[in-house]
Amino acid sequence: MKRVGLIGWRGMVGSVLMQRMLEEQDFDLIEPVFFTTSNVGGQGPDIGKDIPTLKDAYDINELKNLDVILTCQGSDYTEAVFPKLREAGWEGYWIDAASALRMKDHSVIVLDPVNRKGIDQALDNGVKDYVGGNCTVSLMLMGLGGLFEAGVVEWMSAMTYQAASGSGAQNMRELIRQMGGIHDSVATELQDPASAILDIDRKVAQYQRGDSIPTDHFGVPLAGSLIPWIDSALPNGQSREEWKAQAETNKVLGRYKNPINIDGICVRVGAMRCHSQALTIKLNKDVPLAEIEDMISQHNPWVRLIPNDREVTMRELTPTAVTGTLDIPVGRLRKLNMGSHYLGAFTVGDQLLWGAAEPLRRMLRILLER
Ligand SMILES: NC(=O)C1=CN([C@@H]2O[C@H](COP(=O)(O)OP(=O)(O)OC[C@H]3O[C@@H](n4cnc5c(N)ncnc54)[C@H](OP(=O)(O)O)[C@@H]3O)[C@@H](O)[C@H]2O)C=CC1
Ligand SMILES: N[C@@H](CC(=O)OP(=O)(O)O)C(=O)O
Repeated sequence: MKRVGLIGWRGMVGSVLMQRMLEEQDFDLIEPVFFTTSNVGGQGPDIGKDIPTLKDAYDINELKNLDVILTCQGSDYTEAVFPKLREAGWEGYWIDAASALRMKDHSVIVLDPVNRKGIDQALDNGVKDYVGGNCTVSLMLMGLGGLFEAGVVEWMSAMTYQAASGSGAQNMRELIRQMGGIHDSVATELQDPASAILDIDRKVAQYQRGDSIPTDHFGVPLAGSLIPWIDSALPNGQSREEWKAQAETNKVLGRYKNPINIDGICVRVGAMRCHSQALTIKLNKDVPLAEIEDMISQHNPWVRLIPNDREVTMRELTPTAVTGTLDIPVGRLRKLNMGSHYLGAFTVGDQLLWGAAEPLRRMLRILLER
């Protein structure tokens, strides 16, 4: 049985990973060793079998005894530990949720429903470092993988609506506190059906612009608003989140020459943990809509075509419908006014499942099943 070190298991991504590993009975197949950066000697999670107490996640000698390390601890941890571990001669498999190693030549971005062949090839070639993709990129590729596989995408623009969870657990809490604060600021007026809506609106704006709304984590109000910037700034005017779309998509697809151009604007909205994306796709030929639907729906078992119908769309193509599931609905599919080569689409996905934990869990399974 492989000794698998689990780091970052109690964080937000790590907790979703633990939940999925329990559901899929992955712990039956491994000897798990749990690590911590804050509670050495403490108790690990309840996984239905005896496990040693928590070990120090910075102890290189302890980490060196593992066959596989699966970390959701973040880029700072990866940068602090990964080079030391390799320098110390460790030759095990490193599976990581953080972005630090994603674009390195020695790593593969894992999303096996899209790039299983590339993963197998890398394993055959002795590659040891496997990194989960950016949530937005992974969710887009799970939805539109069929179009990329068929080679019909000339370029794409992705306009995103990203959930609070992408910023972390504290941000999710802050969003809810902001929502509660907004409600409280007009609770009396809401009780009175005769109160003037413009008074309510003015009071809400006053609260949002005032000092009492909690903004320690987002820096500004997100509830009842949005933030059209995610991650750091790049010199070309893109945000780093926007940059990842083209860079990571082409790496996952193995397109090192002739990359597909992908760009857009990434926006944080007040959803909890589902990212949504409005996509404009320039096709390289006039593919009939029925064929496009087949390409998309037959690509993987999780993608689900939503008919371009108002009722079904409102019910099924939303963060509320998708949250906590592995479903990847794709809808609003239609040819745009610009011409028959231009396709519009909308997709939603849980950014903690297919966007973060699930590709890592499946990579571990791939290793175990070899
Ligand atoms: N959030 C996201 O959407 C995505 C995140 N990622 C990557 O995964 C990394 C981890 O993200 P995320 O899971 O959001 O980070 P969290 O902040 O939820 O967890 C990271 C670590 O913080 C420590 N921690 C401190 N206080 C607490 C607490 N009260 N509850 C739980 N953990 C606590 C834990 O380490 P310890 O147990 O050692 O104290 C935990 O492993 C990110 O840095 C990013 O690189 C990747 C894709 C998406
Ligand atoms: N940046 C993503 C979340 C994330 O952690 O991305 P990455 O793994 O690429 O750093 C978001 O805010 O929605």
